[in-house]
Amino acid sequence: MVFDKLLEQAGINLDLDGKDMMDSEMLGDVSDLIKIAVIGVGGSGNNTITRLYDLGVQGADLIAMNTDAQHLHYVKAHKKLLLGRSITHGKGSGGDPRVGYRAAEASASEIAEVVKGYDLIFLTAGMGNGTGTGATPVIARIIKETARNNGLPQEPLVISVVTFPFKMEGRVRIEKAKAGIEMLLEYSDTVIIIQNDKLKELVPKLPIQIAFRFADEIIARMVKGIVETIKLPSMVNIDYADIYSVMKGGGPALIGIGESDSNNRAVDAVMEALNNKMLDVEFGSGDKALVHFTVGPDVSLEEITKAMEIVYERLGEKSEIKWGAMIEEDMGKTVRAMVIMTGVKSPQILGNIEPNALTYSSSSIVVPRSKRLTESKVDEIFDSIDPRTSKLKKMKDNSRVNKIFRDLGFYEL
Ligand SMILES: Nc1nc2c(ncn2[C@@H]2O[C@H](COP(=O)(O)OP(=O)(O)OP(=O)(O)O)[C@@H](O)[C@H]2O)c(=O)[nH]1
Repeated sequence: MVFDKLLEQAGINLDLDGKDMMDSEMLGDVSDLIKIAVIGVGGSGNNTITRLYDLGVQGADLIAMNTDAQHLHYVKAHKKLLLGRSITHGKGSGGDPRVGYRAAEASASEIAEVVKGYDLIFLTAGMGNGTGTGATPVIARIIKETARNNGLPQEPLVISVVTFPFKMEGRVRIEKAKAGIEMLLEYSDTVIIIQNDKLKELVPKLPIQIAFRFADEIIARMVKGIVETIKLPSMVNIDYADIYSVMKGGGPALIGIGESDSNNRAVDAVMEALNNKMLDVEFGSGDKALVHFTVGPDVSLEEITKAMEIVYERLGEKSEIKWGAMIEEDMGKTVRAMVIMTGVKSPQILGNIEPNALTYSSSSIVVPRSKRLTESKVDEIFDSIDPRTSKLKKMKDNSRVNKIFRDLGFYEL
């Protein structure tokens, strides 16, 4: 199946002569109570920010952070922050997550200043290289610490949305990505992982560079959809409390997407999302899900509620499901459904808690460490790779992230 609308909206045409078809929109001035930011970290994260900027997301500040000054210069964002100026001199991390980590640590006070006061922060990055992998977990931790230091009654929700490298990018990148995700799980409430290889299964024949753009589009559309369904009057609103209850302590999460313009389009789109290879996990009684529909103006609420009945049937009565729908003029007759499944089962995450209820998430809530990791700990975590010697030490089989990945059905190398 091909995601015609999503590809079209991304300006991707499989004849590969496509160019961006979306015009920039002026960002609306939304002054609601809930403050939302999207922070893109590293080259890939920055590209997603530019895409969001071009799409125009109403109700969120778009922030780019990078160790690479040149790349940062070209990003379109409301705020930009060069990480670790004194360490990398704006020249990037050289593919070393330890440098990314230290660069973010060196910029901790500037990061704290930028992230202050938000209620919901999306962090987005490509895992597998230096900056996104190393710096994003530090930024997540600083967000939590800043809120705590400022005595906020409720800490901000941190949702990380990251890509996992293509197999063809090689084992070194994959090990780096795993280490980054392991660290991110410590400090984020939910880590939504998009496997690049699954994108290729979704839309075969995508060359790698185009697949990156497709990933950017999926992340940008997902974030835009969620933000605007919270911030703007929508067909069916999702409020912050809904997002909070699904995403707080959600752990590793996966996303499935589906599109349809058939006679039974809403049901078909959601079925496709649920059956999506990107969301290839067993559904059980303890799952939580966020379902988001983007629809054209002629789609009725009845169509969507019928589709939601299917979701409830599939995910079971005990699942906690929140959903929303918003109209986008240029969707035409197409309905797009995105299902984000949090609380994906992992024995390691569950620990000793009964695996039958939503309760486990509260114990897996990431309590940010108040202390920085020691230099040697950072080395230990990211030591699987040393770009200077290209030495690779595979992560231990029983590491938390390896267990999670087995549960999620990620490929083994
Ligand atoms: N979605 C998306 N992913 C990308 C893009 N470019 C690279 N990637 C993926 O993201 C991973 C990290 O790449 P980058 O974001 O370029 O690296 P970085 O975090 O800036 O790190 P350094 O360049 O080493 O400082 C790669 O291994 C790819 O899997 C892109 O434009 N979009």
